[in-house]
Order: sequence, then C-alpha cells, then structure tokens
Amino acid sequence: MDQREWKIQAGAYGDMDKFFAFGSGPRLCMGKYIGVTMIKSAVANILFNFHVELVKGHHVYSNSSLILNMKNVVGAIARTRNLKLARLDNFEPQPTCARDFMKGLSRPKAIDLHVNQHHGRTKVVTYWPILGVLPCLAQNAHRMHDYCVDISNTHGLTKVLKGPFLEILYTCDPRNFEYITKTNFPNYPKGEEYNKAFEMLGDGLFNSDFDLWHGQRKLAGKAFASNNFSRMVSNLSKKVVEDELVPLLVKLIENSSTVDLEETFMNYTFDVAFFSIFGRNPKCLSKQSPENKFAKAMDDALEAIFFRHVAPPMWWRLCGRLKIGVEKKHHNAWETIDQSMAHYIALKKEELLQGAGQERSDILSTYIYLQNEKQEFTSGGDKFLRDSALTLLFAARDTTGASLSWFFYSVLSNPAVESKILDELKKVKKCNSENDITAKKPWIFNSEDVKGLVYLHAACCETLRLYPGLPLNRKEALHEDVLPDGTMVRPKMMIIMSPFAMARMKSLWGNDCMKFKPERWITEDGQLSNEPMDKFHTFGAGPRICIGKDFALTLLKSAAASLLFNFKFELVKGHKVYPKPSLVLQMKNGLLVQVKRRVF
Ligand code: HEM
Repeated sequence: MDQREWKIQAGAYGDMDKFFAFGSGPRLCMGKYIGVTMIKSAVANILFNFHVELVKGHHVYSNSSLILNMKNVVGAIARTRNLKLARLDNFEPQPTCARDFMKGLSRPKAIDLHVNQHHGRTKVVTYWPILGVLPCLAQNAHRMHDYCVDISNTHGLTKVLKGPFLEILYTCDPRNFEYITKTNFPNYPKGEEYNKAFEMLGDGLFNSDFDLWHGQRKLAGKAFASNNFSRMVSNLSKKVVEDELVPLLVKLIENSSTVDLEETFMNYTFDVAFFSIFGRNPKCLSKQSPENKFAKAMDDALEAIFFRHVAPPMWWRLCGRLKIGVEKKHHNAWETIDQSMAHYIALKKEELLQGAGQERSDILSTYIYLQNEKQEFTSGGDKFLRDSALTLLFAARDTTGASLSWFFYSVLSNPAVESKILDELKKVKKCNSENDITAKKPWIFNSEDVKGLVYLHAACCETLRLYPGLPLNRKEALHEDVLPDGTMVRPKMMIIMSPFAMARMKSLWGNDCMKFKPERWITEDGQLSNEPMDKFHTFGAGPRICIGKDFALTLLKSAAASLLFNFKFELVKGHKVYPKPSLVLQMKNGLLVQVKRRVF
C-alpha cells in the first residue's frame, strides 16, 4: 500500500488529524502499513471462508492492559474457540487461508474443512504453560484417530506439537508421506523410542532399523516369496473358513444368538496366522475359547504398547519399574508370550528332527532352515526365531481381524454394496436358479474363486482406505531436513503420519471421501483402477511397505465371500460402532450382529 492509498483508507475513519490510533508526529508508528495490511488480509480471508458468529452470552470487554486485549480470551487459539465456526453450505474453501497468511507462510495451503463425523465435535491443539500440548493429548487419547482428523481440519495438513521433552511433527500431507517413506527413506527410521515401546518384538522385522532391518527384510522376503508359502496361505484360509468359521456360525443360527463378529474374526485371523507361522492349528475359533491365554496376552501387550506411545517415556518407564497399571499387564503378558513361544519353537525343532514337515511350508521351519544354513542375520539362537515369529503373529492377526470387522460393518451399512457383491459371487458358483443356491449350502469360496472378483476386491480396498488397520505410522528423524510442504524437521523429532486422516481428505479423495464407495476403485470398463493406489497409504509405502498385504487380502476375501454368501447378518440396533484407542484400528465395543441363514 502506498502513501496515497493509505490516506484514502484512513479517510474512511474520518479526518486524519483526529485519528491517533498509530500516534502522530515524528514517533508515528512505523508499522502502520503492515498492521493494516495484516488486519485486512486476515479479515478478508476469514470472512470469505467462514461464517463467524459470536457465542451468545460470551461477554467481550477490554482487559486492563497496555494493549487493548479482550478480557475473556487467552491467546489466539482460545480466541478462535470463543467463536462459532461453521462452513458455508456448498462453498469450497479458498486455497489461501487467513491463518497461514498470519503465520507469514509464503506457500498457500488448502485446508480441508471436513467436519469429523464420529463425534461431531472439533477440538484443536491448545498449549498449556510448562506442559505444552500434553494435557490436550491426554484429553484426546481416547479418540486419537478422530483427533488427528480434527488437527488437519483446524491447523492444516502438518502441525508441530510441543511439550516438555517432546516434539511431534504430525502430518497427513501426501507429499510428506511420499517423501518420508520413499524419497528420503534413510533419514526416517522407526527410531529408538519406537523400538523401546515395542521391545517385546526384539530385533524382528517390524521393530528393527538400518542394516538389521535390511537383513530381516531379505529373510522375510525369502519366506514369503516361496510358492509353498502362498499355496499354504490359500489352503489354510479355506480350511479354517470351511472347518471352523462357517460351522461356528451355523451353530449360532440354531441358537438364534447374537454374535460379536470382531471377536470371531480375531480368532479366525489368529488361527490362520498361527497355523502359517508354526504349522499347527490352535483352533481358537472352533473352541471360541475364552482360555486362549496367548491371544489374551497379545491384547494386553498391545494395550500397554499404545499407552507407551501416548505417555511420556519417563512416565511409562517408571510405571514399568514399579509394575503398576498397564505396565503390570505388559509384564505378565510378556511372561505368557515368552513361555509359549519357547514351547512352540521347541516343538517345531523336535518335529523337524524327526523328519516331519520337511517341505518347510510354515514360516518357522523356513527360518530354522535359514539359521541352520548360517545365513546372515540369523544368529542369536532361539531369540532370533522368537522375534521373527512373534513379529509376524502381531503384524498379521489384529490388523487383518480388525479390517474384516470394518468390512462387514461397512457392507452391512450399505445394502446396495452387499447385493453387488452377492451378484458377483453367484456368477462364480454359476448359480442360476434359486434351487441351485439353497440346495448345496454351505458354499465355500477359496482364494482361486475370489481372485478375479473386481467388486469384492474394490470393497476390501475401500474398507482398508476408510479404516486402515494401522491408523498411525510413526517414524523418527535422523538428521535435520525440510519436508516438501516447507516444514523444518529437527533430528530426533517424532513423526506421526495418519492414513486415517488422509482417507478423510476431500482434496485427496473428493467431496465424497467419507462415503463407502467401492466404485472409486473401478474403471468405467469394469476393471480395477490403478489410480487410487497412488494415494492409498494403508499398507505404508516404499521399502518398508507391508510385507503381508497379499496374505491379508486373501484372508479378507475368502472369509468375506463365504460368510456373505451363506449368511445374512444384521447389525444389532442401537449398538454403537466406533474405533478403540489403540495402535490397531479395533472397535471399541466389538461388532454385534444377528445371523440368519441367507435365503436368496
Ligand atoms: C489389513 C491388514 C494389514 C495392514 C493394514 C497392514 C499394514 C501395515 C503397515 C502400515 C505397515 C508399516 C509400514 C511402514 O512402516 O511404513 C506394515 C508393516 C508390516 N506388516 Fe502389515 N499390515 C497388514 C497385514 C499384515 C499381515 C497379514 C502380515 C504378515 C503375514 C503383515 C506383516 C507386516 C510386517 C512384517 C511389517 C514390517 C515390514 C517392515 O518393516 O519392513 N502385515 N503393515
């Protein structure tokens, strides 16, 4: 703004001679142009993007201060919280946001204003004296994943959160995700704190970094790449569905009872994962065994590990030393898991000595073979075997079980999707008449049956997009760096990326991002589309991309097809489904459904 323009502007207030807001004479405020420009830009951007209403009953008067602050506000964030912000209907936000401008950011950012649908309330980051962001994190720990969405909606796609001895860089900017997981991968290991929180997994693939990770990844690649292994996964998923899952539901129909599908699916994925790793079926599913101490210990351990991610390290270490709270659970869980692992490893070695299981299709046998061959990174005796096997069990069971539960929740809430899946399944089994369908029940779908099913595959991908099994991806910065969105990264900074929040970004997935819409994965000529894959972050990306994603999809599709075809599920009315505060996106109260035999 030049002098002339300034005079014209000032004229709006009346005669300049009577206007002393900036002082006058030789000490006239030097920043008046800047001040007015900042005010104008902020006002213009806010008024254009938001509808702002004063909160009724909130009294605004001046503070007794040298600066004319308002009495009932504390800092900038609280000031915005005293206003009611609402989106104008059918109005797309402009790319330049007032907040960014005021921060002096040169790069405009599009802020996604999708309002959280789970709880309908928006909380933002607030800072407390000394404690910084900690109280805010503690207050929102029970709704961590929704909170990530709120942060993105309120503060932009990237935000640095500070507390005592704590600096977290939270981001759901896809450019940053790509950069951290691929472009500058060596600068972003999981980090020391992560490794300590997951100490139970020892030096296993999930929890290792640098050369050790590289070696472990190669070994796991060998175990997963063998034909024997993929054949075994296909056979096992079919066997467990046919012999345990379907008969269990048939029994439930007879008793016309309500079932928690999430618990059932956790048992299903435990059985298949355990079977593929140790070569024996624990049959948790058919027993619906409340006595599955191993699985219970895994649940307790995961709860404690979540606590370790949200509590300050000093605090959880102290609890660990005193063996109190969830740390006590962790301690007890570890004893159970360690003893069970030792037992199963000893059994497997004995079996191999006696010549059984020579074809080495299960993962533990492959690892024992690689160890006997003295391959690199296999030293450490039984500890190496324990860390490797336990890592896979942890990585496979809960993520896949939870995803299967969200699949059923999404499909049952969208009857049109359910009938399209059924139409596709009918074609596989060549069912033309109703007699065909009712005569031969139960129908079992194996991995070959479901391989070419485009719509079922799309529905699985859509579930995994909206409900990523691992909703947070954590890394730690090694060296100073600058992310593609201009954010400075300091060494040792904790980086949290949220695929859960990314799935809820209109700028990435369109205005209907919250809609469960398998069609977004299908091209106009009915083929699977590659395009959404580029922005799909559920399995991670780059060199550390999930090694079990095909395994997971086989498990999901075999169970989903056989169950949907044979049974009709109804969500129990009034049963609220929402995520549990956990590292894995499980459901807080399970998934209660009523099961009937399907009649077409
Ligand atoms: C729907 C189910 C699953 C989801 C959503 C999922 C997701 C993920 C994600 C996000 C990562 C981390 C990537 C990163 O650090 O950047 C990961 C890593 C991993 N996943 Fe999965 N996963 C699933 C199923 C499985 C299964 C069935 C297995 C094993 C059989 C498995 C084994 C692993 C392993 C070993 C890693 C560590 C890879 C590494 O650090 O190099 N996952 N998974």
